Amino acid sequence: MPEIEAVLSDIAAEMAARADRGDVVTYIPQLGKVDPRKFGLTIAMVDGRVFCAGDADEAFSIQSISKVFTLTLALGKIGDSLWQRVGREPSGNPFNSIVQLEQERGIPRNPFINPGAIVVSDVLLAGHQPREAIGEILRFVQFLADDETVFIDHEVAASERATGFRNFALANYMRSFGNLEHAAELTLGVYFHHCAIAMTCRQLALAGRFLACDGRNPATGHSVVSAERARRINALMLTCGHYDGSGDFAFRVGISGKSGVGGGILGVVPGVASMAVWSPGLNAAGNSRLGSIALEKLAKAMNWSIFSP
Ligand SMILES: NC(=O)CC[C@H](N)C(=O)O
Repeated sequence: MPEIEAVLSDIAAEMAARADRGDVVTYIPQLGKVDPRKFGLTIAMVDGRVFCAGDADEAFSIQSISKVFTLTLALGKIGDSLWQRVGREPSGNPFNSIVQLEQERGIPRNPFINPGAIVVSDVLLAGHQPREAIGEILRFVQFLADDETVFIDHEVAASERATGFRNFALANYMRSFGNLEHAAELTLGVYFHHCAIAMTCRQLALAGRFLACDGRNPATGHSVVSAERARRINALMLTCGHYDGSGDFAFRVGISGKSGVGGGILGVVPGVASMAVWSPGLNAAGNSRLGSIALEKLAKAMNWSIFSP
């Protein structure tokens, strides 16, 4: 097995030198201001060792990666009844697509595309004011990362609300099928704010540890979710975590992963490590271009694909 430090620094040096960095997202105007030259990578091994490279301690907008954490909370709140309102199949469509919602009667394909995550936000809102639900999500992520400096970037949330016409359309459309309990404005208030959580690669990799450790936080030994639930969340990340790029990510990288349009990816290799990578430029499917390439190189060098013995 090669030395992980050497692999990490080789990858970071190669990524820093690359010109083909993809395009930073502009439909959320605040995210369009991020410097595309940024690159960070953190690996949190299940034995407690943590390795970082590049801009691993700079906070970025985790966007859809937050959907892993809200799904975890919603399953804790209502258990498997969640699956009556959200499916578990890859969509084969972009994250903000509306076409399947008409054919499938307002039930989104999975909890990681926008409509699925909006339903999850609606579940977390039940019995709360939006502010309370947002606070609960933030505290959960801080708890997982064991770091109270994780914060919500309110400028990003406001920027997304101001231009979130598609998400309003998705929410209202699902409400017409009876699959949204609250007004779109309220549910999306929760959704926009959890997407606007800002974290560093280090914090994100640490927050994902429970998924690599049968649902336990290896630092404290405390159980976050059952081993079965951790396995299932990993399965959904593998099959749906990169939208219509999920098949290609599984093919090339071979680990569970969840991406966000801020350019981050959370990766999980059960029993081995959780990891976070950040490079703001995206590929055509809306996933970090260099982030995917970096994880492909890392998984190959370390023989971490979950499909090899
Ligand atoms: N893929 C993403 O990260 C999308 C999340 C973003 N907040 C949106 O709703 O469009």
